[in-house]
Amino acid sequence: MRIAHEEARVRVPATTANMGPGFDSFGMAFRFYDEVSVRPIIGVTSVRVEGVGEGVVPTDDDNLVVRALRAGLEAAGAPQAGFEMRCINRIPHGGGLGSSASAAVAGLMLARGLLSDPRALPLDSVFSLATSFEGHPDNVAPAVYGGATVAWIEADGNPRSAPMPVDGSLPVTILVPPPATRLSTEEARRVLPNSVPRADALFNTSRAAVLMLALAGRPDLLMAGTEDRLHQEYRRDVLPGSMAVMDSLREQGYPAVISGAGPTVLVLARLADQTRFTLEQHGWRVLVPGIDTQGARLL
Ligand SMILES: Nc1ncnc2c1ncn2[C@@H]1O[C@H](COP(=O)(O)OP(=O)(O)O)[C@@H](O)[C@H]1O
Ligand SMILES: N[C@@H](CCOP(=O)(O)O)C(=O)O
Repeated sequence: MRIAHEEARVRVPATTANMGPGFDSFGMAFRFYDEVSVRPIIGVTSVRVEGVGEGVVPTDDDNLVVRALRAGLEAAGAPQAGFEMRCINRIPHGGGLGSSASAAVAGLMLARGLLSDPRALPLDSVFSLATSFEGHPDNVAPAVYGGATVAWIEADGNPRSAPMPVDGSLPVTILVPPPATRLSTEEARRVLPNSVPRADALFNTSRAAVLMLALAGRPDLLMAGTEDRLHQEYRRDVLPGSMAVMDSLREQGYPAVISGAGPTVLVLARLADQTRFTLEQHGWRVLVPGIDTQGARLL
């Protein structure tokens, strides 16, 4: 296998994970993208970052996208090179919209785009490599395949995923709090207990099944289908502002959940203008991106 193209470009969607009861398994992709281009060069790797992470993320071989690209080339049996990369980043880092999963998927897709034969790195390998790289198949699956997905780990340790049917008219609103409240996924996982009461496990099992029905076209089930007892409450102390917004929205009848490990809040509904205005007055970004159905795409 060899690098056969002078340039590759990719766009990868932001994703939400959990969606309330589907902890570590449910995910969905949004029409809100990072875009990355890369050129193989003779020389030292350099990364130009525009937007989110500019001046913060590494601009050399330590960059997550470059590391994933190298892992993809290695998996396909292709030689390494130096790289000139340009990242246009929109997905907030540590925001609960799967930025690290999208970055890993971007690098692997770029490897696919540079190869003489992309079949050497099939999409399913992009999914499993990105999962081993980043650790969250619930974000990686929608980033790779688009739409809503359920992901799980097989007994042999391999990640799997399958699409979940979603009513195309389902409205989604994403509430991104001010940047000062960013929270790394690692930190948000440290506060989770190792075991949970059986009643709570049963509660989430039923709610996850209800959410599947709700997504597929039963909006009357969205409130019940977005209840959770496995992660959100345990994270309250590290997500006080987001939990308060989620609680308030739910009291008003909106099916609101914490997106991924937070602090972004996901609402499976359209907000009333006044509610939107109030959030914006408090520094929240209110996005209505729509559901991405294509997943990561080479451009
Ligand atoms: N586009 C990117 N380029 C380089 N590094 C990134 C990129 N996106 C995410 N990362 C890395 O991943 C970290 C955020 O990952 P994480 O804590 O899992 O939050 P989330 O995935 O919810 O945004 C960032 O602080 C950064 O180190
Ligand atoms: N299931 C994970 C999802 C993490 O998503 P992220 O977008 O916050 O990285 C969790 O809840 O920890």
